[in-house]
Amino acid sequence: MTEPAMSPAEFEQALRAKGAYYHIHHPFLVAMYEGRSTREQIRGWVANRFYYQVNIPLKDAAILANCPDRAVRREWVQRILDHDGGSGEEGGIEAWLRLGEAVGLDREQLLSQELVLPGVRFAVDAYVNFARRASWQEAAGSSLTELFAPTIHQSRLDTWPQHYPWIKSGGYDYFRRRLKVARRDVEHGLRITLAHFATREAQARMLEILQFKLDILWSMLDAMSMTYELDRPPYHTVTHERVWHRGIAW
Ligand SMILES: O=C(O)c1cc(C(=O)O)c2c(n1)C(=O)C(=O)c1cc(C(=O)O)[nH]c1-2
Repeated sequence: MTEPAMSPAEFEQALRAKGAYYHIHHPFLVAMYEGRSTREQIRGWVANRFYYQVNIPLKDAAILANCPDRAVRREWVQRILDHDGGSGEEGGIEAWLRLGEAVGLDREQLLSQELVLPGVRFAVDAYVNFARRASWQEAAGSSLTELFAPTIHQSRLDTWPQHYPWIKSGGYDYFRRRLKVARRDVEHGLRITLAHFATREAQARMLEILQFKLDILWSMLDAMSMTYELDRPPYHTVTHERVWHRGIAW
C-alpha cells in the first residue's frame, strides 16, 4: 500500500531538510569562507563556476520551451533576463565577469572556458539536459537548491573581504544581487512544486530530483578539489598541459 501524501507544509519541510547536503558543506567551500583558500583556488572556482552561470539561462529556456502555461512563463522568463541582462540592466553573467576581473582573471580567459574542468562541464551539462527532457514542473523543482543559496551568498559577503583583501570590492555585486533574486525565485519555484507534487510517490521523486541537483553542485566541487587542492588535474600523470576538451555540446 502506498503511503498517504505529505501535506504541503510537511513536503516543504522535507525539501528544506535536503539543505543538509548543500555544497556549503563541501570542504572546498568551507576552506573558502574560513579564509584558507589560495588565490589560485579562488580563481579556479570563479572560472569553473562561470560555466554554471552561462548555462543557467539555457536551462531556464528549456523549462520555458516545455511549459504550455503562459502565466508560469511570464514569471519564469525573468530568470533569463536576470542572468543575460536587458534594457539597461547588466545581468548576472556580466556581474560574474566583473567578479572574475576582481579576482585577477581577465574576461577573455573566462569567456574562452579554457579553465573549465571536464568534471564541472559534465555536471553542469547534466543539469541542462535534465531540464530539456524532464517535465517543466520537475525541471522547475530542480532549481530549489536555491532555497539554500542566500545563506551561501551572504557568507561570502560576510567573510571574503576580511580574508581576501586582495579581491577588488566591485567583485561582490553578483552575490548581493542574488540575495534578493534567489528569494523571489524560490517563492515561485516552491509554489509550483508544492501544488504539483501531490502524491507520496511524486513527492518522493521530487526529493530524488533535488538530490540529483545537490549531486551536481557537489560533483563540480569534487572536480575543483582534485585540481586546485590535491594537485591532480586531469591527465596529471601524463602532462601538465590543459589538454582536455573545451566543449563539444554545440
Ligand atoms: O553560489 C552558489 O552557491 C549558487 C548556488 C546555486 C544553486 O543552489 O543552484 C545557484 C547560484 N549560486 C546562482 O548564483 C544562480 O544564479 C542559480 C540559479 C540556479 C538554478 O538552479 O536555476 N541555481 C543557482
